[in-house]
Amino acid sequence: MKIPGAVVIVTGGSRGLGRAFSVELLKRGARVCVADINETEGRQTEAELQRQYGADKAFFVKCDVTKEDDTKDLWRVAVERFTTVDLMVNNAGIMNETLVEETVQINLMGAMRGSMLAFEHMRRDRGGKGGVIINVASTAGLFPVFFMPTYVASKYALVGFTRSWASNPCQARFGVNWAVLCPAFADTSMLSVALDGPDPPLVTYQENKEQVIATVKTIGINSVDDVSRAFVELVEKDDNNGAVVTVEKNMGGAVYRFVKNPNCL
Ligand SMILES: NC(=O)c1ccc[n+]([C@@H]2O[C@H](COP(=O)([O-])OP(=O)(O)OC[C@H]3O[C@@H](n4cnc5c(N)ncnc54)[C@H](O)[C@@H]3O)[C@@H](O)[C@H]2O)c1
Ligand SMILES: CCCCC[C@H](O)/C=C/C=C\C/C=C\C/C=C\CCCC(=O)O
Repeated sequence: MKIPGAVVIVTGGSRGLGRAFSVELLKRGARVCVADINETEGRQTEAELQRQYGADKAFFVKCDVTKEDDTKDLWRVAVERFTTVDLMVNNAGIMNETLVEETVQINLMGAMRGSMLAFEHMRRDRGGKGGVIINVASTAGLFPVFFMPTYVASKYALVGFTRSWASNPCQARFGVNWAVLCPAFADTSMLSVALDGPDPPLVTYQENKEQVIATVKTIGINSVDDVSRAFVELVEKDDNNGAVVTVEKNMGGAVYRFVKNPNCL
């Protein structure tokens, strides 16, 4: 899709990857609604984005993606402000293996709820203008990772959900493209919180510390810019329906796998 003039909602946009995606979209002429549960960081981000790109180009809405009412309010406010939404980026997420219910509620149900509201708004067969839904999963949504099975489950399910919608035979009639961005480790607070503490919230970390560290070293850590570049490329690609894009630092930089047929990886 063309980014200039597009209207975008980014969940989990107060910091980290979501904030970086918002900046890249604004730089290219989009208008962005940043949604996040963290109001303090959200307001700071809103002030910086408005200062840099204009007060009419970006705003923040406090939204907990696990709450249906918050998500509906987010859509109501975004449409009131910008009239329509062309791109929905379901990016909000957590990684903490001690928070099983929360992980599923945020990473999976939050993204599914955001996707369905976007789909209802965008689908052409019900009067919408079409659009794109990008769900931020992880390479942990494609391959097993022994030290974070709950996180992996939430991301596998999100990949399956997104690719299933992308493969719907009525997809052309709906006019909504579905894609998944799957970064490996990325340099944000999600990672630093896990890396910095003596006891990361991972499964059997103390027993398998060396293997965890070796895994991170082998795969490498993407910069936020690596992931943002892949994100922009995915958004700009016209035929992005069913695309699964991985970003892996030690695979020779960022690696983008665009999959045209959503039924095979
Ligand atoms: N950092 C990584 O290594 C990495 C790798 C692959 C995928 N991801 C995924 O990328 C996405 C962004 O992660 P990040 O690395 O920027 O992490 P981050 O912790 O820096 O940012 C996550 C954002 O989501 C928000 N959030 C959390 N719960 C929420 C809720 N209930 N409602 C609304 N917002 C909520 C947080 O407040 C925060 O602003 C996540 O889905 C994550 O799983 C991250
Ligand atoms: C292999 C898949 C990579 C997916 C990354 C995923 O989406 C997000 C991960 C978030 C947090 C990091 C998880 C584990 C690493 C944590 C600790 C390693 C400890 C290293 C050390 O003690 O030095």
